[in-house]
Amino acid sequence: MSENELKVNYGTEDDLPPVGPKTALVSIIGRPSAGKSTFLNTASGEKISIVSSVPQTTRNAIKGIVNTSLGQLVFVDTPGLHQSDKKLNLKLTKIAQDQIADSDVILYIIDSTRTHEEEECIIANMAKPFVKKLVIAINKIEDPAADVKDARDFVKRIFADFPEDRIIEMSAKEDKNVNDVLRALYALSPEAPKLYPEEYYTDQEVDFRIAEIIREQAMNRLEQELPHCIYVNIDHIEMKKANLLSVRASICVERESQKGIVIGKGASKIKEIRVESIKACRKIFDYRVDLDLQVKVDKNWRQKDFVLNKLLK
Ligand SMILES: Nc1nc2c(ncn2[C@@H]2O[C@H](COP(=O)(O)OP(=O)(O)OP(=O)(O)O)[C@@H](O)[C@H]2O)c(=O)[nH]1
Repeated sequence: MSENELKVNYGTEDDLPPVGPKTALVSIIGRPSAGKSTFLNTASGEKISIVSSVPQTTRNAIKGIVNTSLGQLVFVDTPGLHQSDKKLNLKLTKIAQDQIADSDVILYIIDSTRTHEEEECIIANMAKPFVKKLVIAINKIEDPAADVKDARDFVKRIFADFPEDRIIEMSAKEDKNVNDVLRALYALSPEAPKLYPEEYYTDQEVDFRIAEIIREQAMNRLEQELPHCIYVNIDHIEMKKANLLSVRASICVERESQKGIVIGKGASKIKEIRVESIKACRKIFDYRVDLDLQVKVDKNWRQKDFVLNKLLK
């Protein structure tokens, strides 16, 4: 039986306690690149958030929904938490803090392949007041660079006497123990009716999802030259027929000199981004997406409040 089948049938095994349907809003916290988006994607079996090797790709609170026989978990993926004076990072941190306080359960993902210095402590301390609603997942355990003992020692140092059954070693990438993490989250979830109909797996707006797909495709090709210097704006979106969505979008860069990098020789790069974005949309939507893609300059967008507010809506 595959892990996904397990998830669907999860809760039917004999050893599970007899409980009513549970529903929880779950915040995912962790350092940039800890594997929060990967966990979300694996747990929901759908591509709901972008995954990239460039840190801090999650700028919005993206919800993914996992339905099982035990109930419904609504995941809120928090942005990377940073100690920085930059406007963007300050906004991201505020969003993350509010989410943590408001959620029923918190999932704190620790990257076992990295050492746990200051940034990790800031995040752990943010979760500390909420220890009763906390599950800790030590991620990337299949990686040869993983040091699980070091991660466990860190947990012990910060959260004295933290219950053992709420520390789970997992590989979000290889879907190892992801079910155990779900199990621990359900154990802390209140009994409540579902928040969303079962057929929903995300409540993200279509335009936001398309912008994220384009940004992922662009970042996959440009991360060496332009890490963090782009955002994607959906200029126009319209359902042309029952099965055709027409989208006009712009990849926005900060400087004129960066435009050429995105466009590429003979427009090769922008064409590639467009074609791959269309392919990625096809996997997610049950209608075709027609994409008109341009590159624009928006000077210093990261310091502009109106752009940030739009991205962080
Ligand atoms: N080896 C290994 N790599 C993983 C695992 N989970 C995630 N990764 C990789 O770690 C990188 C970051 O993963 P993300 O899921 O984007 O991390 P994130 O925490 O959402 O990152 P931000 O959006 O920056 O906060 C990607 O290259 C993933 O493929 C895992 O279980 N094992």
